[in-house]
Amino acid sequence: MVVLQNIHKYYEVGANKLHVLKGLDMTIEQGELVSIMGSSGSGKSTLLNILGILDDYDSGTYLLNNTPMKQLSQTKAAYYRNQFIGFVFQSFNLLSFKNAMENVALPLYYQKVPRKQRNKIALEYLDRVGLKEWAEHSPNEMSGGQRQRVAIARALISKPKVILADEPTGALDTKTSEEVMEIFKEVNREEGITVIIVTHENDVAKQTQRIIKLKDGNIIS
Ligand SMILES: Nc1ncnc2c1ncn2[C@@H]1O[C@H](COP(=O)(O)OP(=O)(O)OP(=O)(O)O)[C@@H](O)[C@H]1O
Repeated sequence: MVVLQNIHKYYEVGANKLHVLKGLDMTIEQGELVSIMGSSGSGKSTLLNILGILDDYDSGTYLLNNTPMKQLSQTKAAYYRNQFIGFVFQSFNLLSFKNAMENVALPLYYQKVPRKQRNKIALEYLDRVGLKEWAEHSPNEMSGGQRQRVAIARALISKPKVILADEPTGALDTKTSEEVMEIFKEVNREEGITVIIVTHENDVAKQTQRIIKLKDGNIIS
């Protein structure tokens, strides 16, 4: 599903080039639940941005579902993102002026699905994460764990093959983190969605099938 071969990534910093990913190799099969760990600055966000086709890389190969993701036009990149990837962020990234159902329905709004139909589907996904009764509530009225579940429902509504989660439990207490991890495990187990979680929390990583450890732009284990 996700294959990285000899990936190099540099950032231009003034007149200098910062070598951030140094020949990274990684394969993640469809249906895996993995975590990516590493100290601050080891390149986790850089890697996640490449995996999410939000940023390009300088050399190497990234195959997503057997298709190379190098030098795509904006349109093509958006197409592959919508087709394959769901994003979940530490800060939830929900719109406070829209209720939970409308937040979940947002990807379908961009796909021009009519309002009635997209709201009906959004309710099904809210139900999937145990929040059907909260459909009419603003994210402002919800707990951190509930907000993250809304964000997961929003990621699921486009039927992604892969979910990329950047510190999804970073803003949550232990108990709420566990609830959120349960949802990830469930969608992974029941729907075969590949889940890739960047985390610095051992308790979170331990619940995944495989921990990928990054150090100085390379995988060390
Ligand atoms: N847009 C950028 N321009 C220049 N340098 C960058 C840019 N983004 C990241 N870097 C540098 O690249 C290196 C890797 O950063 P990255 O954010 O990928 O690490 P990280 O493992 O996600 O760290 P953290 O856990 O702190 O988020 C760091 O030295 C960082 O300063």
